[in-house]
Amino acid sequence: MKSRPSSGTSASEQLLFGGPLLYLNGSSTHDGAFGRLGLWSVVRTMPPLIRTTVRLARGADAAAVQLVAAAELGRGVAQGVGLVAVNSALAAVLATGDAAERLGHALPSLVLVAVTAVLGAVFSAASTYGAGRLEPKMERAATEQYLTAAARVELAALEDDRFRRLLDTAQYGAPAARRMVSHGTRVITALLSLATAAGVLTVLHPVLLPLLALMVIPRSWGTLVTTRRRYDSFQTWVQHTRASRVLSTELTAVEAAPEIRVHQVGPFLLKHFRSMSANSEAEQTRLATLDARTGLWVAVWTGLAAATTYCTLGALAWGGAMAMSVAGTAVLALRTGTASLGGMVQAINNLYDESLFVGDLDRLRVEADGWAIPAGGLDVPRRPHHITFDQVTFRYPGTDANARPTLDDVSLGIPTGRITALVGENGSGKSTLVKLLAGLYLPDTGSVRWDGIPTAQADREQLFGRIAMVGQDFKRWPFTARVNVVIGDSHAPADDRRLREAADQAGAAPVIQGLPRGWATLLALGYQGGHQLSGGQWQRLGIARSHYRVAPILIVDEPTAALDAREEQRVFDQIRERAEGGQTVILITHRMASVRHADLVHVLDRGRLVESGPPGELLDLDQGHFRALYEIQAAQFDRPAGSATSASPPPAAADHR
Ligand SMILES: Nc1ncnc2c1ncn2[C@@H]1O[C@H](COP(=O)(O)OP(=O)(O)OP(=O)(O)O)[C@@H](O)[C@H]1O
Repeated sequence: MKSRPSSGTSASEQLLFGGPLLYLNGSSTHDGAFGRLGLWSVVRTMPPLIRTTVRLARGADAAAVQLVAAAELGRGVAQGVGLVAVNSALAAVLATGDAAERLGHALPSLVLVAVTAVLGAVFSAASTYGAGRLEPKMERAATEQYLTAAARVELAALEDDRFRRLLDTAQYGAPAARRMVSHGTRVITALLSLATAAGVLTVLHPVLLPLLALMVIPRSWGTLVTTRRRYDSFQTWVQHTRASRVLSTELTAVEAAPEIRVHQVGPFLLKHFRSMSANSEAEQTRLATLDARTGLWVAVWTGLAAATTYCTLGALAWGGAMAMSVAGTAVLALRTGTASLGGMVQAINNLYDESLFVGDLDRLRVEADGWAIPAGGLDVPRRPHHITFDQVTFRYPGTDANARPTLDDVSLGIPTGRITALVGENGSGKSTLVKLLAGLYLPDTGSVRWDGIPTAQADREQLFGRIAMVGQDFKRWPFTARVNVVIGDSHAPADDRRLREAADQAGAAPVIQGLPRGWATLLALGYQGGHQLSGGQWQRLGIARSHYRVAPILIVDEPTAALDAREEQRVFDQIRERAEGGQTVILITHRMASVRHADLVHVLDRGRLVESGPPGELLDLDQGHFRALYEIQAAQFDRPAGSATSASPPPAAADHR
């Protein structure tokens, strides 16, 4: 596979992805923003971002923040006092007179130099300790802020493009907050060091400050040039790196493994991986060459600047315009001032890039307030008697306002203590209807009422507490089998008796017996002791979870899709028993034979309610939707021509005819 050595899309990417592999969510929009904006724009826009981070840090561990700030300040002061002490020690030593007498005069200053050196080390250690203590707490606080924001918003927020994008970028906020501590400390250290050196040099002689600038400029320029170049390259090449990563992820994924082997896809993917990597490596080599060249230029200019500086100092001291002691101290101050500068521009760059992600985290917090599920509301009865939909119209957030609504003027009733089945073709709105019933979405117009209380005004926590749900895509938690069931009622302490009962009712007991560690078996592949269940086994566990959760309303969406015929029958018998015990069951299923268990059937067609009634009555309707759907399935049970008996419908048909 020939790949183009340019920055464009390689032939492999063109073939595999149809072009460059760009993120939709813009999670890398901030990367390298410093290089894009330049130093001064960054310095101007940074203060609010830093304030956000400091607020986060103070919330995590205020004492540690104070410790780091005080230690850094102390270190700067110690450095400044140390330099002044060096100057007076040198002045005393280089003065005229008896050597012992000069040394005696220099002694207090020398002691001060030693004391400031020790203090500097102590402050440095204190700063390291404070930063080390702060970092994990800061990451934890930021992660908590992120997870809390994600968990407390309406479901609609998670489907809103803008909120979703913010959620994607803000996930980098927590590690960024952690890293900001060390970048921030490095910047403060460097700035204080530079300020101390500049202050001391200004006091010593007016010519010294320009000399410091002369030595500092080449290195700063070098770092800026390298950073900007790396940013430009990153923007172009990150997509290629991403494309290679997709290939390596796919090559090692468990789900892809059977097909990779049987269809022998491995060599094909490897060939393209190699081709994409070659492009990437060529770019890295180009960058390394340019960086080396810039480094050389910086070294030459820094060398010339240093030579000019030291020659000037020498000339001033030689000509008597500057005392030898001042020249000596100046050399030290210049070295101190320039030493930490190398990393400072880079640290500001990193600090800025990270602060943008922390800024996103803060924006997420504010946005989540707007999307939050309201706390409190009207009390929801413990055992509601009637749930009604009254002229409900609903469109999913972000869908075209002119398109047909997902639910269109739906009015229906759901009696309690009965089985109500929702029937309709794919996409007719059945799952959406139960999500509105459960208060996961609110109607655009009309109302869903529980004993007269609209879900929009109900206390949603109470509402959720009245529902047990087994969705089509119920959550398969990567936890133990036991937790996968008791998580149905995670507020209460786990109860073994209830667990066993729920498992028996759902037919999950034999599944558990077959697991290597029984209830303690981890249901996640890729981990030691992890075990994979079949679709039907998972479904039994999902049903057990809904039984474990004691709730007056049970919503089951295709509960038997992955179950064998015998198990399906058992599950419906259980559901029937539950309804007879007073539980309200809302059943969504495509298996018409299963609908005979229902007391009431609502038929949806493209978001509209088209029929309602007991299954027997609906089957008697000529040209009815329900009857048509039923007959399509019944026809599949027809025996082939020439068999002993004529066409026989599924059991439910026999019941109603
Ligand atoms: N989260 C969503 N955002 C936008 N549109 C959605 C969303 N979920 C479902 N839809 C759309 O709403 C319509 C109804 O979907 P719904 O899942 O309620 O149908 P259903 O009757 O349960 O279908 P199925 O029998 O296939 O499960 C479909 O056109 C679907 O594409």
